[in-house]
Amino acid sequence: MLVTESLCKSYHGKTVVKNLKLHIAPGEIYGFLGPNGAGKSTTIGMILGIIPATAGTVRLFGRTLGEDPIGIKRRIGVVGEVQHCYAEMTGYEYLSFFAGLFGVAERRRRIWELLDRLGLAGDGRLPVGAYSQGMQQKLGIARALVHDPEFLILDEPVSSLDPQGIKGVRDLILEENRRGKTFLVSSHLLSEVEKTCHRIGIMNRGRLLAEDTVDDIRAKLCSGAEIQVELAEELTGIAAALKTLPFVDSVTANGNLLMVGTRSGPDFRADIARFILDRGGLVTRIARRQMSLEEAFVTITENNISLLHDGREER
Ligand SMILES: Nc1ncnc2c1ncn2[C@@H]1O[C@H](COP(=O)(O)OP(=O)(O)OP(=O)(O)O)[C@@H](O)[C@H]1O
Repeated sequence: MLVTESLCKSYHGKTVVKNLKLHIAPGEIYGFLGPNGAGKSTTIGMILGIIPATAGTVRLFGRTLGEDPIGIKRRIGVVGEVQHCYAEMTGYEYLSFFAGLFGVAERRRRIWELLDRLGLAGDGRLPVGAYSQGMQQKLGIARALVHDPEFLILDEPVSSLDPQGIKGVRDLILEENRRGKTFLVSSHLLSEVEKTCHRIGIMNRGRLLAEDTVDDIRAKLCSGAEIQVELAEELTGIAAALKTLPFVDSVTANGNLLMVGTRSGPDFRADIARFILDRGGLVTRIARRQMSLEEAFVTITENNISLLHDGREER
């Protein structure tokens, strides 16, 4: 769907995107993450041909924009960081304008359906100038979808939305993905990314430092998980016994509470509970704690750790 090779961008001698290699397969929801100034919007600008690349190539559907600009643009939908809405048009007229450009069939039905799905049906006859920022962002998403594109590129699509709006856009992304659409979504909202994205790429200072599923990134950063066990009562010798298990790295005991560090692999909660039960203990609560995406993101970007190359990038 999208392939970039050795993509670079420099401004006045300063490189802000360095040798970027992205590969997004059809049907994926790809989360594009990075701290402020990492180079995400610049990359998206280069993918869309809005920002000229200093070096490298971008291929969408196997072709460069230069080879087939109109064909490619018909097959993608874009929501930019800033919405450029025409204040005097109504929401309906705004979408109708873009639907007209793309020759959308059954334009009226399609537009009202999208307005409805984004919770804007009651506002379709209002001028866009009277829309709040969040409403304008939703309208931008409707515009990106109006011609039913195969690939959607969304730069911070929910930054102005309230919790209901965020959930609505999440459901929309998941539903459109089930219908076969591919997504590249740049976002700082890591809880949303964790709920929607199949794979993520983490950029920092212009370089891609990690690219994988959230689970695999977690596993690469921190092998294993921490399992917290609460026993009905203290069980003498259990910490030392647990340490003999091949998948246990560490055990700390504090009265009836145990903290068991396990190696990477499957969820070992059932094995641990059975082991304790066999030794006469009663487990009243057992919970597995994994590194959150936020913790992984902060660890990677603050320390500039590369999970793609060997170790740490230059600081
Ligand atoms: N037109 C420009 N001229 C000079 N430098 C620029 C220009 N546009 C972007 N930059 C620089 O490129 C770097 C990457 O910016 P970019 O907007 O791509 O980051 P981002 O990851 O999208 O950040 P954010 O999360 O804040 O939107 C920043 O250091 C920025 O200052």
